[in-house]
Amino acid sequence: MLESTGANKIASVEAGVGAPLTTIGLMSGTSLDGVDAALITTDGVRVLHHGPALTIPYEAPLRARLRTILDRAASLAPNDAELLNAEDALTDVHTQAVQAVRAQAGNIRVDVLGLHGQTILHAPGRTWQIGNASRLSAATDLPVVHDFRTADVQAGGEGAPLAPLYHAALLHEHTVPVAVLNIGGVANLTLITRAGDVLACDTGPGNALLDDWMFRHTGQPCDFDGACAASGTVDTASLSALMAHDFFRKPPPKSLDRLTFHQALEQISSLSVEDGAATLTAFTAAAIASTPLPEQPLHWFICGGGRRNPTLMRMLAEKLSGTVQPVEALGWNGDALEAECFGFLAVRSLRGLPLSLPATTGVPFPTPGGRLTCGGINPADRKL
Ligand SMILES: Nc1ncnc2c1ncn2[C@@H]1O[C@H](COP(=O)(O)OP(=O)(O)OP(=O)(O)O)[C@@H](O)[C@H]1O
Ligand SMILES: CC(=O)N[C@H]1[C@@H]2OC[C@@H](O2)[C@@H](O)[C@@H]1O[C@H](C)C(=O)O
Repeated sequence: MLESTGANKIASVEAGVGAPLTTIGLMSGTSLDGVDAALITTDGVRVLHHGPALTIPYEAPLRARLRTILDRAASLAPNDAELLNAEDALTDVHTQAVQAVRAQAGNIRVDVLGLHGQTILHAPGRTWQIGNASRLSAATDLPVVHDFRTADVQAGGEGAPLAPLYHAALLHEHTVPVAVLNIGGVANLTLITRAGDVLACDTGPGNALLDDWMFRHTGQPCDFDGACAASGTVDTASLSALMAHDFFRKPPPKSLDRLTFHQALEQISSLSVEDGAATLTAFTAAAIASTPLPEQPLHWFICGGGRRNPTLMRMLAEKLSGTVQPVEALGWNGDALEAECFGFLAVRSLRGLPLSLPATTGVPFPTPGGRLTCGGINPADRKL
């Protein structure tokens, strides 16, 4: 069960931390679909302005290179030539994304970038995101905050999820208990309790397993609009076997690697493509609904690509108590939220504010994080 203590609150102690900064956050998620970029203005506590947001999809060859690296990450040396070449190509997509957002924003002044990078490995005690902050800083002439997860891991936390403090900042006036559920490659949730504590964890698979299943059987990158799953039947025996995974016996906070459930595809290999899609969709929903929470949210707001899958949304609405709606019901952009989050966390990092709390990552105390790279820029000139 997630615990609730004073260390898990954020809002009241941080008011008036400094002048607002304009930041572009950059996120390349576990779905390996591309780089999301979003501009916001924030003081690291509240968001004062949401600017343009966009995605630059990976070209198929880069996606394939990243997938190979991800599959080999546990045995890769940090100076592996293929890894470094792919990292440069990945960084250049980030540069394009920054340039495109700046152009859409009318080339207003940007103070800092928040570079999450592409996670290629996430295991207890070790988290690895690639993306070259110096190269990005030099190409954009902007300071870059990056390496957001290491400090948390070094302090004994899971290193993920990090979006909860951003969700909490956006929800500060909302009726509680309320949850934000991100269904990306992996799924993670944030709960704000009646007492205002911020609790979080990864819940299990998001879309990544279903994407892999569809690609393997149909060559399509995902189950578009949940159509394949809608025409299949959930295999309850397979679903029970999938839910027997050790991850579901661990109490939150807890986090996942994209490959944690990779055996699932073999476990359901005898099913038809439709029944397999239905079963994997039900797996994502069941994993979310079985997460032990101290309070049941009155409202669930869904972000990430999973909210575009009506079959998954229907299964969630059947399993969860409380309303289930896309975050657009709050006026948020559910495709940009994670990118915005890493802009927000970049500003928090510059100000020494925590990025994680005991009940969001299991870290023993509220923990700041991130590193600043200026690629030749004198930070004193930037008045950060
Ligand atoms: N129309 C759609 N129908 C069904 N699924 C969709 C649709 N659009 C997007 N998706 C799913 O959303 C996924 C992308 O989600 P998202 O961009 O949130 O992932 P991510 O940011 O890479 O993940 P993470 O949050 O794990 O880092 C796609 O891979 C696909 O499975
Ligand atoms: C290690 C890593 O990159 N984790 C991602 C992944 O994608 C979703 C889920 O697993 C979450 O834990 C996290 O991303 C979001 C942005 C987070 O840190 O909140």
